[in-house]
Amino acid sequence: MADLQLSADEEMVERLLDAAARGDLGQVSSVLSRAPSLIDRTGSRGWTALMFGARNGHYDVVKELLDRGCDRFSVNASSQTAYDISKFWGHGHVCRLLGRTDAPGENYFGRETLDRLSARRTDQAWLEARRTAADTVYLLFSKLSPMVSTSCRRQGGQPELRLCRLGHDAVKPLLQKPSTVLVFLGVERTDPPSPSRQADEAPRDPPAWFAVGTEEDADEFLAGGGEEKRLFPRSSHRDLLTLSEDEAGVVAQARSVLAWHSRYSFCSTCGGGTRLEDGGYKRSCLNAECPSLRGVHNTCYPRVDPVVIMLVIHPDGQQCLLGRKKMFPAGMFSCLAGFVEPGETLEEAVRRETQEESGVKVGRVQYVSCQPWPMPSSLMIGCLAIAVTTDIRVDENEIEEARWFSRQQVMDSLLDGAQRVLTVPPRQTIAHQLIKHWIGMNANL
Ligand SMILES: NC(=O)c1ccc[n+]([C@@H]2O[C@H](COP(=O)([O-])OP(=O)(O)OC[C@H]3O[C@@H](n4cnc5c(N)ncnc54)[C@H](O)[C@@H]3O)[C@@H](O)[C@H]2O)c1
Ligand SMILES: [Mg+2]
Ligand SMILES: [Mg+2]
Ligand SMILES: [Mg+2]
Ligand SMILES: [Zn+2]
Repeated sequence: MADLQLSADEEMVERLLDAAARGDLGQVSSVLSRAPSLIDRTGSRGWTALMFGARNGHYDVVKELLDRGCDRFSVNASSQTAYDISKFWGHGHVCRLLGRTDAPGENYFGRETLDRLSARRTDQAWLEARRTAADTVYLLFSKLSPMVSTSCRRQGGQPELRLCRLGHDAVKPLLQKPSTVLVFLGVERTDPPSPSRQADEAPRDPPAWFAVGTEEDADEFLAGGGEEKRLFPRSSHRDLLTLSEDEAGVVAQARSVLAWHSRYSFCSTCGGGTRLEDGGYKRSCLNAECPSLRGVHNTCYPRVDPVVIMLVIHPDGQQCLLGRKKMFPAGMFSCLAGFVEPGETLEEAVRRETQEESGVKVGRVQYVSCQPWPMPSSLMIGCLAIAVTTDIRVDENEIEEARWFSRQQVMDSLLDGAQRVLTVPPRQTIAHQLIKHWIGMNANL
């Protein structure tokens, strides 16, 4: 009986994959209406219905599968997502559909959903009006942790955290405390005005967003959530990686600026007190004699720390260099990385950090993409680097082990259920995306 059931299931999967490959929307919908759990099932070489639809540019089928909640990130035996496949075959319309959460060059923490409107930061009257407007959104951070709720669950996965959006009334008492920090994040991006709008209608400002930061526990806010469970995640590194792509971008912006405020309360030129200006994007010294008040001083502005992160490719093109720090979970290897130093180009920082950490010398360096990393304010600059030597000698202060891994070993690490000699960091890290980029450069369909 069980065997019969299994083969009936398998037959349905075959029918689904075949219909997706042919672009038969009716058949895809009919199979999934009867057996929704088959949506992410795979056929030969790990291909899902989404991948077959994407391979042949079937927009309607891809849309239907996405609407029904399929996993757009799953990879086939060549470690390609449906997006990689549609990009390879030149189906731009399908790429755009799939690219919403996996666009080329876009990394987690990198999405800008707000227009920062930096010119408004000095407009006190405008800021004041936006602060009290009914549609204004406040994000609350306690000790740099955003207040989130866990009301819904991602399909078959871990709980999804969502940012709690508060109104002015809720945060008003907190805003009156002198130690609270308020940062203007921007306004929601809007579509162009519709042609039906009356010419005499005044254009309305889109909703503004602010971040409110406190060093207090702020636990009194956790009670007001009704059905949903509210919390300030304390292991922020891990928990921040479970936000949606849209919310991760705004958290990266807010958390880095708030982290700067929490660590730079005093003027670093004269040690005097400071005052917040420019919607939370500047701290000016209160000492009228301070040199920081004359000319341009980067001490007054939030900091961004550039970090190069590189996937070093073996001269044979078929292996890459990955290292592990002692603090990594067992078996995990990642790209080498390091802070850019003053007066250094990105290429030189890649060469220096690679040689310091692994002893390997690097020649050509190619930029791939970057990622804001708000722990607290790094900008990860992702590169591919071609090695000119292969002997490894690790800097044991920083790296426990570094090894050359073959393309197949790396591909297996990206596949569910494959035998693995290593694990790579999660998809939200640019390290993961660089590794996938290298695998995808040799499309093996
Ligand atoms: N998103 C990702 O995929 C990813 C992957 C790897 C590393 N990272 C991040 O990159 C950052 C840098 O990597 P690393 O630790 O290998 O760098 P690294 O190799 O330069 O070594 C770190 C050391 O550099 C010194 N340092 C120099 N400038 C610093 C600065 N501005 N801030 C802090 N320390 C500074 C400190 O002594 C620190 O211990 C880390 O904070 C890490 O969180 C992110
Ligand atoms: Mg390093
Ligand atoms: Mg280093
Ligand atoms: Mg360094
Ligand atoms: Zn000063």
